[in-house]
Order: sequence, then C-alpha cells, then structure tokens
Amino acid sequence: MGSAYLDKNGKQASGKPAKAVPRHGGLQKAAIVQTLASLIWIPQAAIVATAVGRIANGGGFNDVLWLAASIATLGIVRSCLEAASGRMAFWAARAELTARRERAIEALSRRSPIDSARPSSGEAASVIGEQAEMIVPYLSRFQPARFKASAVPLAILVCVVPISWVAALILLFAMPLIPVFMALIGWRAQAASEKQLSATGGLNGFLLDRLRGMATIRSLNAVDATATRLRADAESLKVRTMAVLKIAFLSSAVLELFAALGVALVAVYIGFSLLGEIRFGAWTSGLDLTTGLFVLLLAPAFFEPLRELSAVWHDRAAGEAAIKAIDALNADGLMLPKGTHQSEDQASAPAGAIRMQNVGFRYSKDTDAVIDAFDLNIRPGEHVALLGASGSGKSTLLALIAGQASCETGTVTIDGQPANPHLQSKIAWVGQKPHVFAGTIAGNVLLNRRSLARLDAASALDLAKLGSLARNHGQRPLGDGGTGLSGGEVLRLAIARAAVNRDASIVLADEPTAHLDAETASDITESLLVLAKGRTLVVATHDPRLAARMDRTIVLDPETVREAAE
Ligand SMILES: Nc1ncnc2c1ncn2[C@@H]1O[C@H](COP(=O)(O)OP(=O)(O)OP(=O)(O)O)[C@@H](O)[C@H]1O
Repeated sequence: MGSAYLDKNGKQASGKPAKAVPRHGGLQKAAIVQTLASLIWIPQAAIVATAVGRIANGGGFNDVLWLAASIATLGIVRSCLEAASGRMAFWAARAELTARRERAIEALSRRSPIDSARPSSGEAASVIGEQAEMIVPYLSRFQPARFKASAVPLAILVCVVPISWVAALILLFAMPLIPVFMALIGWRAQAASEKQLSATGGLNGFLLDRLRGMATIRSLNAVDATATRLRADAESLKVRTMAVLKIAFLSSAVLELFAALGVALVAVYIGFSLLGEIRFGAWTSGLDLTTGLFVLLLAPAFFEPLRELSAVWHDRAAGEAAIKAIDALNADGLMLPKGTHQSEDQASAPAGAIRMQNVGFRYSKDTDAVIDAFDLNIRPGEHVALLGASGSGKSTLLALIAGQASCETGTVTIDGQPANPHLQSKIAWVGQKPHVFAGTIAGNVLLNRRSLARLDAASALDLAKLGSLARNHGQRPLGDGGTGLSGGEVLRLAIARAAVNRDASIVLADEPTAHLDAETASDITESLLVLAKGRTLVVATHDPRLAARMDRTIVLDPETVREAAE
C-alpha cells in the first residue's frame, strides 16, 4: 500500500499545478455572441450618421424611414444576442463552479480523518459554500468582457482608419494606457482579494472552532481573550475588505478619466474639422457631417468594452483568488486507502479475520514512524486488547484496520481484502470521543441512515442499556456536542450506534472505559462484550480489567511488540 503526503511547503506532492482559468466551451460561445452584439453598433452608427447626413442635406421623412427601421431591427437583434449571451455565460459559469466544488469535496472526502493537515472544517465550508460564489461573476462577466475588450476596439479602429488617421491615432494612443493602468492596479487588487478571502476563511474557521469549544473556553475563563481575538480578526477583515473596495473604485476612476479624455479629443478634432479649422487627418479633402458623426458615434463605443471590463475588474481579482482557494482544497495529504467493495469470492471468506503484515506507518514524511514492521493475525470472532503506553500507536492501529489511512509499508487485510473505507459496513466503531449531534437520542443512533428503522434504534439502545433513558427523553433534543448526556451515556450511545449495524463482523473500540468510574467502566465493558458476541473485537485500552476480559492481549511496546503479536 502506498501513501501520499504534502511536500515540505504544503503543496501537492503530485506537483500538479492548479488550473487557474478554465476553458469552458459555453463561456467562449457566450463571449463570441456578446462581441457580435457589440459589433452591431458599427452598422447602427453608420446608418444613424447616414440618416442625419440626409436630413442635413434636405432629405425628407421617406428618405430616412427605411434607415430608421434598420436601426430598430439591428437594436432588437443586439438586445436578443446580449440577453442570450448573458444567460449562456451565467449557466456555463455555474456549471464550472459546480464542477470545482465537486472536485474539492471529492478531494476532501479522500483525505484521511486522522490527517491533522486537513483544512479546518470552518475554512473548507467557507471556501466551498461562500467564497466560491465569487467564481460566477468572474467567469460570467469578466471573461466575456475581456474577450470583447480585445476584439471590439480593434474592429472599430479598422472602421475609423479609412476615414481619419488622426481620429484613429487618438483612439490608438488612449487605448493602451487603460490596460496598462488596469494591469498595475490589478496586481494590487488580486493580492488584496487573496488577503481578504484568507481573512474571511480564517475568521469562519476560528468561529466554528471556538463555538465547538465554548464550554472549554467558559470553564477556563478564556471568554475575554477569545472575544478580543475575534474582534481583532473582524477588524482585520474590515480593513482588508476596504482595501479591495478602494482598489475597485480607483480602477474605475482611472478608466473613466482616460475614456473621457479619448472621446473628448476625438470630439474636438471632429468639431474643428467640420468647422474647417482643421484640414488634416482625413484621407479625402476633409470630414463631412456623415463621416464625422460616424467616427464620433464610434468613439464612445471604442471605450465601452474597456469601461465594462473596468466595472468587472475587481470580479477578476476576487474570482481568481476564489479559484486558488478552492483548488488549494484539492491538495494531497494523508489519503484514505483506495479500494473496492467486497468481492464475490471474498464474501465467502471467514467474516472478521484481520491480518497485518510488516505494517509501517507515519503521519507525515517529516515525522518518525509510529508503527514499524508490525505483524498481527486476528482470527474471526477473537477478542483482542491492544495495551500500551500513551502514544504507542493503539489508536493508529485501529485507524489502519478501519481503513482510515494507508500504511506506508506492508498490508492490512480484512477477510483477505485490503482495508479500505468501502469495507465500513463490516466494521462497527466505538470511538474515543464520539460526536453527538443536536437532535434526539434515536436520531443520533440512526444518523439518517435510510436502511435503518426506528425499531433498529430501539433494540440497539436496549443493548447499550440506554433504552429507558432514551424513552424518558422522548423527542426532546440533545444539545450540540452531547449536552444533556453524561460521559458514560455518550459512550453507550456510541455502542448503540455500533450495535445498529447488524452486518458488522468486526468491532473496533478505542479506550471505551477511559475516564469512567469503576462501576460505569464495568457496565460499559459488559455492553461491549454483548455487542461483540460472535464478532471480532479489537479494543485499545489502558484498562487492565477490560483487557483481562479479552481472549488475547497485545502489548504495544517497541521492544516487545513483534513477539507479543506473534
Ligand atoms: N492525526 C495525527 N497526526 C499526527 N500525529 C499523530 C496523529 N495522531 C496521533 N499522532 C501521533 O502518533 C503517535 C501515536 O498516537 P496514537 O493516538 O495512536 O497513540 P495511542 O497509543 O492511541 O495513545 P493514547 O493511549 O494516549 O490514546 C503519537 O506520538 C501521536 O502524537
């Protein structure tokens, strides 16, 4: 079995670069349609200029009627294309967002639950649920706007050059200034957005973590310190958000200034040309009203795509930072072992056999091996205690048997099949710190597993000697984190959760009697033995009385572990 780790810098060990900007077919089509819609203004402007020219030359209503009709028709076509392209871009962007969310969730679900380098739940939830939404305006507005900004001004320039080289030159000089300033501002904007997103994620992670640990914070009188830190984090988020907004306003102001200057210069040139004050710049003898008006109408349209780009400029910074943040969740770490469901021939193998051969495991490349060259053979139905000093690797061994992580060397097999998360139905787990969700006791046993009925919960609760308490409690909900249950009752709940899985042939229990008084510990031991009747039981414990009730005890000690296991 192989295992995967983060490299030294916490980057993906596989070295795959994160794909920053997606190439989505729908987005490209939307960008092309939006560009076509904008280009329709060129014939519209030509027709408007022709109509005005004719009226100025004494033309009547009939002379411009069909021109007006064509302007209106082109306007309708343009609106339809704009609406269609907006919809296309939006749905393509949402599809891309969904794909990225799925990839991130899939990658997170492949991370081992015992991987301490996993992103904090609050941060991952904030990135996937909230920050990732920034990808939609970025892809649906910024990407098409960028394509339009690179195509439409060039097309307009091509139309203006044959009429007036001076007007074309003014536009040509004004244009590059805008992207240059935008790029300069953009660098700062992206850095500011990344800082703002990381502050949001950090604050969410901190909040979730501290809400979970509220009881501890109160009991250690650390409420004020936590509130101070929360206030400082919120203040820093405010400062960073204001920095992003400042840059967004600055970029719009810069663009408006250059666009206004460009249009004003063209207008001044055309005005003086029509007055006869300027006699250069046009290829022919001079500009007339029709050609002059045509160029004048095109000048604002030349800057329009750039102005649109500016309006969505901060979407780019926020969108790219969000893409980076969501792609960072795809990083490799300590991964769950790959594996398949139980195969046909393995189904006939004896149920509950565990075999570990030459197993080696470490939590990360940079740490020492927690388990080294470890061998263990547990027969179906055997009850085994893992005894050993704190930190000797008992919980780690249970996690490897449960398929929660891959071992570095050697193999772990369950009924002849490599241990992996797909074999979970075979394994009932009684954890050291069972999480109790807000809800009823029965709901906490069933955990919305559709295959289980309320009757299953009732009999599992009876087996765990929690039946009468559950009946008295009725539909009254337990508090988040198990408020309303004693430590011993929480463990009984964990036993009931394990008992409800009738297919389990293996029960793994991690220190089920820790921190309990002798009487409760003895009760829990009895319930555990009832649960494990006819099943393989592996229990990690420091409790010699619990160990004495097992068929075999394995002492995890670096010197003796191999002999003990044999
Ligand atoms: N998620 C983790 N990430 C990194 N190191 C870990 C992780 N969990 C445990 N360790 C380290 O691995 C070693 C073995 O830990 P483990 O929890 O398996 O020991 P244990 O025998 O079950 O201890 P205890 O009896 O105190 O529960 C310890 O040195 C511990 O610090």
